[in-house]
Amino acid sequence: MTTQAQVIEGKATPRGKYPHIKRAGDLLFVSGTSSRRADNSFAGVEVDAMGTTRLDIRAQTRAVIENIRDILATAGASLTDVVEISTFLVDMNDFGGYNEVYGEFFDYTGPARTTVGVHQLPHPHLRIEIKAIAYKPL
Ligand SMILES: N/C(=C\C=C\C(=O)O)C(=O)O
Repeated sequence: MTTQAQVIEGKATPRGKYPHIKRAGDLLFVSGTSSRRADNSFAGVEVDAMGTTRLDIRAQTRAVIENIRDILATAGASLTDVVEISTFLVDMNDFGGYNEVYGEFFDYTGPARTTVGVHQLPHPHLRIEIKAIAYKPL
């Protein structure tokens, strides 16, 4: 079986020793992905001069899915190849906004999905992280 791991230039550098994406045979595994940009800023985060923080689940969800789309593209795959999605939310009150944006990208023919609430994600500004598995034979 072919395995190949890739850290992608131009995407947010992994904050641990893992690749953005790993191929195992016909499957592509995308590591847990956030709305973090290559410059380590976050989509869906605004902090004003007073330090007041506004975290936007819709903007974060869109950025996460677009990041996954970009990561898959480096392996010649697209969102239509995704067969499973696992989503981690820090607050289930975000479920509605997340679901709304999710539905812009996927429908009932899309990937199997599991959404769970977690205590924390790897940065206090993150509301959502998603990992994905795609089926893309070589
Ligand atoms: N996948 C992980 C973190 C992702 C963080 C990010 O994309 O900002 C991990 O630590 O396993």
